[in-house]
Amino acid sequence: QIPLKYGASREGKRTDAAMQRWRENRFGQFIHFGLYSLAGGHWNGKYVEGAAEWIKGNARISDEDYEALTRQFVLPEFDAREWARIAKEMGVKYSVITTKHHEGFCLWPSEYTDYDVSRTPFGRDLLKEYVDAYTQEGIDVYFYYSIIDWNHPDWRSRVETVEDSLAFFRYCDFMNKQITELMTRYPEVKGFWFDGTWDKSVVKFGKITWDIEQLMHRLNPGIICGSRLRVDEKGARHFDTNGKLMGDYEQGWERSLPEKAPQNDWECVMTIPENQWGYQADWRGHIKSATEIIEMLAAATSMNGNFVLNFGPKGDGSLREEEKQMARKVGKWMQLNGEAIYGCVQAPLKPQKWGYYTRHRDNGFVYMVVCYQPVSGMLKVVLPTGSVIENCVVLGKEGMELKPEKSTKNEFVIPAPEVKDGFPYVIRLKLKEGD
Ligand SMILES: C[C@@H]1N[C@@H](C#Cc2ccccc2)[C@H](O)[C@@H]1O
Repeated sequence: QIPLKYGASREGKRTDAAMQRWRENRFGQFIHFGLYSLAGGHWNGKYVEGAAEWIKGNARISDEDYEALTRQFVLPEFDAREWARIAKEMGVKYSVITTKHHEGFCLWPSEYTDYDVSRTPFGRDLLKEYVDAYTQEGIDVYFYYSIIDWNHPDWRSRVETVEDSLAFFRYCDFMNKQITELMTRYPEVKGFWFDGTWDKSVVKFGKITWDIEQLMHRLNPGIICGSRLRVDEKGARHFDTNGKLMGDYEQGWERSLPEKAPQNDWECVMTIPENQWGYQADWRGHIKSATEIIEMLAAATSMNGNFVLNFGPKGDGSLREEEKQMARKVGKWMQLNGEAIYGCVQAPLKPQKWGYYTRHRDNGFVYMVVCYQPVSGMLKVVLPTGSVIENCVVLGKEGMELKPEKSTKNEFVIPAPEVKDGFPYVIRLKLKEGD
């Protein structure tokens, strides 16, 4: 262990109610919305390769031409209540919105910059409408905030000269003011999702991330913040130089899931196409189905993790059809099977090939989320010695008990129900522990 001043500010999982609520939520929504949404991944009528929210660099757009997008920020179809209704329909319990992405444009009227909604034809406090609408639907709100700010004159991706460091520390002051502004104007915010901490300037001056963490805790001790914000004084990110997680949960699982359950709380954020967060009018490549998303959500829950699905609303403020379809299909599944996700954790059973076990924290049930129908027609379950299956039903068909058969030592097989709709199904087990 080497002495660190700006490493992990605490150790082990948080045990307070706010963090417990984050865990029980399990399923969240990401919203990527900004000036890039107007471009929709196209510039001068041409498709632009790369992530749509990075179009400024990908299409080599000048500051002046990009800033002109503010004049097109009209949002005739924007209705935060419709976004919130669809999020509710999908069954998410929390939502993370890009208050400011790398482009630097702010979705709220900030006192510290003109590069925000108040200087657009839309003119309204979009963030307030989002916070109110989602809170109204009972969905917790979280703020994404990019440390990188391509618009701000004092942002520096690297600090090499005295002038750089003076500018960079002016920028840090601006950032601290904006974070304070976000926490005081919108006290409903449950946590921050920081991004853009990979540039050399932040890695060189990790203390600025310690300062942000301290600032947030002063303003709201229960605030939740992942590991991506943090860099220690040696330049270590997410985990400090002594290997200790910085922040409240592992926030590195971007478009990926762990192979096995991490020791810490963790969250995966996922796109529907391969790598588009902001609105891309022309989705290309593999577009994940609702079935694939449900499997990822079950996999995350089975490993004590949260799963956040990204939506990139269109430049007119409406949601795209594919995402509304996704919300409907996933929401229908969650209506029937949500008890296998919300408030669930890893089950103490040997993983099997047919899918994922989860265990509900309170009701004692174990759930089998079946994603791979066995050719044998039999679902294998290995129980701790002496345990038996007291009750076994398919969610939605609780009246028709399934009859597990003991097949060998500690091993039972359950006749697999027929798959009708192309979605995973969930079997609920009541286990009776061995004496
Ligand atoms: C949550 C996701 N993180 C952002 C990124 C990135 C990125 C892209 C390439 C190299 C390093 C980092 C994406 O734009 C999106 O906001």
